[in-house]
Parts: sequence; C-alpha cells; structure tokens
Amino acid sequence: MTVSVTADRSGRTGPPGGGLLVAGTTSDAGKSVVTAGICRWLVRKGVKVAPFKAQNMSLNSFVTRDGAEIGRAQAMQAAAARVEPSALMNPVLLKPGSDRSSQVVLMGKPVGELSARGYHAGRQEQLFGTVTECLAELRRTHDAVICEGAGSPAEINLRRSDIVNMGIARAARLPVVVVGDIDRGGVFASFFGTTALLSPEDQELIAGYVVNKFRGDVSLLEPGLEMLRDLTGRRTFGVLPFAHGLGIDEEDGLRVSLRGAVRESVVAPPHGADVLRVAVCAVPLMSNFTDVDALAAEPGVVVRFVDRPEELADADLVVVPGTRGTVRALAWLRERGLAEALARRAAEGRPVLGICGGYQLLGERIDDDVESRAGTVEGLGLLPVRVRFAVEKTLARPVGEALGEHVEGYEIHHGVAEVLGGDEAFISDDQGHSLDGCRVGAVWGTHWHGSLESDGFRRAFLRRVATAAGRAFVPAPDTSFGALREEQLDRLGDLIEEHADTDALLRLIEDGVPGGLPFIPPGAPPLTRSLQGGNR
Ligand SMILES: NC(=O)CC[C@H](N)C(=O)O
Repeated sequence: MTVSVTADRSGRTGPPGGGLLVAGTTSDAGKSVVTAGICRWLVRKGVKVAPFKAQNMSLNSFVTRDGAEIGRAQAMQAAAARVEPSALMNPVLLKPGSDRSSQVVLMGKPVGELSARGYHAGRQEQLFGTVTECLAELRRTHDAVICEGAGSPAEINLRRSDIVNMGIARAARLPVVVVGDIDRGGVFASFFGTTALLSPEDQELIAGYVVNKFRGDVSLLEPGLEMLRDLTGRRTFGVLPFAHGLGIDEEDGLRVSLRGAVRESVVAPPHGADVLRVAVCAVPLMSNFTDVDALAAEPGVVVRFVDRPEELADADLVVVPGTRGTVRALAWLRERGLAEALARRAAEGRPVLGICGGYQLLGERIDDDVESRAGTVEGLGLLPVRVRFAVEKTLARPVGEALGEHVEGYEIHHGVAEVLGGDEAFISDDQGHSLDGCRVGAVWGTHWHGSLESDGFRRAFLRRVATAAGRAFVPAPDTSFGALREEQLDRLGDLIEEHADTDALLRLIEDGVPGGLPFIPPGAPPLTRSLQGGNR
C-alpha cells in the first residue's frame, strides 16, 4: 500500500534533523515519558523537535485536527514538543480487539482487522516504507525527531519483521538509548542482555542506557554503572529518580491492570465540605480511560476503577468508559451484576455517566454487524438511544455547549447513535440544536471523549452530580486541566535536564551514532526459517 506522506511545511530547510530512538528493556520501562521529557527539554532550548513512534499498540488514542487517529502517548509527546500532533508521528496504531487480533489504523484511518499471526507474517513489513517515509518527512521539517521504540528491541522472534525498534533505527541510522526500570530490578542484566541479544549491526547503534525510576542514593548505583561500562563499552546517559504522578497517557489499557487502582492527578483537600467518590467500571477493552484523569484533577474528587457491584454502593458518580468491545462490555456488566447495580442507581436518581462505548451500552438496542458481529443486542435501557455500528469510523474534534458551558471533545467510534427522547440533549451547538448524547434523570451519555477536560463544563457537571448525590461537594473555582498538563510536561523536561547528561544526549542527537561501539557476544541467534514470521 502506498500512503502519501505530507507534513506542515515549516519553512525549515537544510539537512534532515537529528534523531534518537528511545528503546526499553521491557514494556512500561518509561520510554513514553523519557521521550516526552527529551522533547520538552529540547523545545525549551529552542530546538524544533517532534516525537515519533512507528507503531503503537494501544486503546488510548487521540484525534488530530485533520481527523487522524494516533496514540495518546504521541499526542502527549507532541504537546511536550509544543507541536501540533499529526499522523506522521504515529503512522501505525494497533487497537486490540482480543488477545489475538487488532484493528490496524494506518496514517490515522482504520484499514482492517488483522490477527497477530497475519500481521507478523508479512503485513507489518509492507508498512515499513510508510513508516520510514513518515520519519524522513518529520526529519526534513524538524531539527530533531525523538523516536520511541516498543516493548524490547531484543524480541528475537520478531526481529525480522520489526518496524518500530531496531528495524527503523537501522533504516534511519538512529542512535539508540535503552531505558531500564530499576524499580522492577534486574536492570544490569537487562541492559547487558538486551545489548548482547542483538546482531552486530544492531549493536552498533546502541549508544547507551538510561536508568529510570531510581530511589535512593545514586552513589551506591555508580559502581554498577562503571562495571556496565567496562562490560559493554557503553555509558549511562542518566539516572532518573522515581517520580510520582507522572504516568500520563499510558499506552496500554489491556496490559495494565487497573482493578482497584486509584487515579491520582492532584492530591489536595476538597474545596467544599464533602469529597466526591467516582467509580469507573473497568470494562473489557477499556478505551481512553484517560477521560477520567480530568475528574481526578479536581481537589476532593476520588477516582477509582471497580469491577464489583458492591463497589458502586458508596460511589457518588459511576462512569462507564469507552470500550473497543461495546457488546462484550455489556455482557461483562451483566455477568458481574454491575448491570443490575447500574439500573438500580438510575432508578434511584443517582448519577451515571456513559462515555462512547459506555454510552452506547446504556441505550435500548445495539445493531452490531461490525465490531462484535453479534447482530441485534439489547442494551441496558437506561437511555432512549439506539446504536447501529457502521463500517466507517467517526473520527472528529467537535465543539459545543453543555450545562451552559463551552465543551470540546474528540470522537472515535463506529457506532452511530439515534437519540429517541430523554429529558434533554447533553451537548448542543450555539443555537441550542442537539449535537450529541442525552440525559434521563441523573444518567448522562455522550460519544465525546475528553469533554471533562473543558474546565467550566467539568465544574458544572460535578456540581450537578453533587446535587443529585446529596453531597456538599464544591469544585474548586480555578482548576485548569490544561495548566496541570503543562506542569506535568515541564516536570518531565526537568527530570531530563536535572538527571541526564544533556550535553552528551545533545551530541548523540546531533551527530548520530558514535563510532567504535564494541560488539558484545553472543549477538542475535541467526534468523532461521522457524523464526521467520510466516513459518511458525
Ligand atoms: N471509543 C469507544 O468507546 C468506541 C465505542 C465503540 N467500540 C465504537 O466503536 O463505536
């Protein structure tokens, strides 16, 4: 497939910008935040920088202004770099629909559903041209591009078809730093092993390491870093301390178990007399659970993920978030007794908010020949809404008004809702015409993600929730979600500036791969036929 690759012309001319690939010893080592931190540090220095991740697997996605779907992590990194997010920054997004298959989103648009086996058996390699072109285009228009790898670069079973780690690094001759999570332990073995399991050609690009999530006394670590240098001929570029509250826009709602997790954006006493408890149903294939981060940013709002009906008892608001499996989530809610608990709440006038897939399943009926192919399924019947799934995906960045306040959101869904009544529309245009969603009693639903990030709207909504729940909760008058986000990104930039050798990193980004990096035996095992994707 050929995809045309164009970026905003920034007027930058001259040779392609510098680059770096941030790989990790494991998933969740902190690649995303290190990439964001480097972007923020560079842009503060006046460097025109962009993030890039060839391929992301995530159910947390975002929509660019021109309607392309990309990973939220890349959108967050674009914010760190103070550039507009674009499909070039994440040309391939895989959205799991089960353990074995994913929707493939290419240059922001879905192009089909593929099994993992099919993907590794050839499809991924076909995308290689597109991802290298995207990176080249970003490098033409930026001084530097900070790329993020995926998982570990030493997945020896997948190396042949890799387009996101050493595959792209080799094609673009990018220096690579490997991030390791010392909080999990085993960081020296991981750095050494990750390097020693790469082919000599791949090892040539591994410039060194970054230790992440370190607690304690660095002087105790330093002898180890010296030994690592003697063993590998490679330096450590930084030791980043464990920092709380920086897990912004995590990639993967599938892998991370959120059960019982408390979502903390700010820790501050409530503004009014009461706190407000929010329970978020941790439905299967939860998508954009980041929607509730804006609630957690309000002092006095406690947000936690739940999966048992008894956990709804003390909740002032229950959120049913988005999901890539609306029909599957519906069945899960029924199986666990949560459906019944939600119906009881609704009857008692206690607040419920459904977002996207969570909104769809609150309706009366779902016709789905696309996502679950389950045909016609009865919804929970709490909202007078009928949903029909379309092959075409709605990808949009709408604006409107709700509860008398300006609201902005983004839409990512196949289901199309028809609202057949209700007490009122939820979101309207400035003429008062309904745009999206509806309310019945204290049950609200909307297809819009991100609406709670609109500060005025969030406060108005929380006041309504508090009244319906009978809580003396008062939202603080001045919480700015955007400002909190900016502060977090600045903290990531500070982390790099204060705890990494920024001169050395800058040289790496500008000058490229350093010469003379030694080979660490044994190197990668040969790619035998049995290791090739298509022949397993
Ligand atoms: N983002 C979502 O929650 C998507 C909802 C649903 N799976 C759809 O595609 O319509």
